[in-house]
Amino acid sequence: MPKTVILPPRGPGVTGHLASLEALLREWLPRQRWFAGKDRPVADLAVLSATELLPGCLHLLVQTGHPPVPAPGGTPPPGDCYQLLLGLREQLSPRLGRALIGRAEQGPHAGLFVYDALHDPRSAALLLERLRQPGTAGPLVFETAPAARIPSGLAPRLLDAEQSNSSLVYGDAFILKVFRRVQPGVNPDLEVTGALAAQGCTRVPAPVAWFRTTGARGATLGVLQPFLPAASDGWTLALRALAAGDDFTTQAHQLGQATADVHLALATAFPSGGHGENGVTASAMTARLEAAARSVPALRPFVPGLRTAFGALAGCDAGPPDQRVHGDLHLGQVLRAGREWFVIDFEGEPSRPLSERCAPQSPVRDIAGMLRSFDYAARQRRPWRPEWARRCREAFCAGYATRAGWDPRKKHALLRAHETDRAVYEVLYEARHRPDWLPVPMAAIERLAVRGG
Ligand SMILES: Nc1ncnc2c1ncn2[C@@H]1O[C@H](COP(=O)(O)OP(=O)(O)O)[C@@H](O)[C@H]1O
Ligand SMILES: O=P(O)(O)O[C@H]1O[C@H](CO)[C@@H](O[C@H]2O[C@H](CO)[C@@H](O)[C@H](O)[C@H]2O)[C@H](O)[C@H]1O
Repeated sequence: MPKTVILPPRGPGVTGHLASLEALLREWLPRQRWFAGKDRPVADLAVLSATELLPGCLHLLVQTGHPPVPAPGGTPPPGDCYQLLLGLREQLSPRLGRALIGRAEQGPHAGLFVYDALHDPRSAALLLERLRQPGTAGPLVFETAPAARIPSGLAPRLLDAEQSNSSLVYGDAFILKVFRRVQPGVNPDLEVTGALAAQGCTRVPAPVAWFRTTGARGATLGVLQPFLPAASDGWTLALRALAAGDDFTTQAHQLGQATADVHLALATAFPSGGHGENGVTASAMTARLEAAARSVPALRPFVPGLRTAFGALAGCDAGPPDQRVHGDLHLGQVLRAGREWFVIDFEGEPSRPLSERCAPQSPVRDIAGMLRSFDYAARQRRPWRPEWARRCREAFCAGYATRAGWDPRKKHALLRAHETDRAVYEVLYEARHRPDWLPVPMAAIERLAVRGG
């Protein structure tokens, strides 16, 4: 694999030979929760850039390479670029034990413990300091919003959440999302939150500071936002309600309203207009279904039944106009503080290409995502609570209708197609990341394929 090492000016020999680090990372990276290439073994890993943020703390961008697919003339699937913050120490205290990556064997790091420095309060504090003082460090650029006020000395803690990225909370005042898989261009989580803040939309925490790589298509590396300290995410609240046997329809109704508010703000912030061609959307959904069935054999018997949902979409009237959407809306992406819902994480479905995630789409896509999430929650209890999910789904749609001016329940074919497409995505997601959870979306697949809804 061609190797472009962009090294900033630095002290003698500190980041010299990276081969020993590459060998350690090749083993460690695929085991991380946020590693996106779980379906492809890592054959190769190369450091693209290494920036010394302070002695013993390296910021790395690494590129993975994969073996060719085992087919005649098979080409390697594309690799990905990941962001890492590495600590290098002679001694590792027990509290950093779970952050250990390994021990470097050669080069200037020989004998040093190498660890994920996001777990290290010293490195985490340094990142915030860099964000407080905009400027560059080698290939990295740190920037702040015009009115940003970020105090110094806020105590950091790494969030212990099931995440696609890694997040640091500072003094319960700010949260910094450090993107793990990075792509050229502005990350939608910065682009969208910034545009919504400019619209005056209060349902989304506004970006306060961020960092990126230099260059015209610099990749966003991290975003700092206000932390909502007293908030609980929708998934936790839904499971709590289920465990207590409580009704969740009031919350679901308000969540429907909040979703519509965000959709209206998105439509204003990103004017796109026009309706997507249902036939084109249906073809894309069918192609995704076929690709997913190639990867997950359990899906195959249901393919003909599921196709009927996409066929029905192709033949139905246009729904609401396409617009910028959230793209991966579920109960874990909404936070409730007091009586208000907030929406976070506008990255879209992480496995989709960036261009696709930023393209205008039907708002029904997000509605379907949340409806699926009520089903996921209800299936966490035994016996399964379909009535609970059904009531939440009704309440969510009713709440959405009060704000949006149209009722998702009256768009049956559109909703069924998007729910099917979302369930197919979830099957692929669970097969790759959490095989134990596969029965949850598979139950929906069966329902949608056999009973049609
Ligand atoms: N502004 C915020 N205030 C409070 N908690 C937050 C905030 N933003 C994110 N979180 C918490 O961090 C978790 C991960 O954030 P998220 O943006 O979904 O990361 P990822 O893209 O890595 O999945 C969320 O589930 C939520 O609990
Ligand atoms: O990491 P993200 O939050 O961006 O989203 C990915 O992971 C989610 C799981 O953490 C996954 O969501 C699925 O599981 C949820 C319960 O854990 C459930 O509420 C969602 O409805 C279901 O889709 C999401 O699909 C994936 O993109």
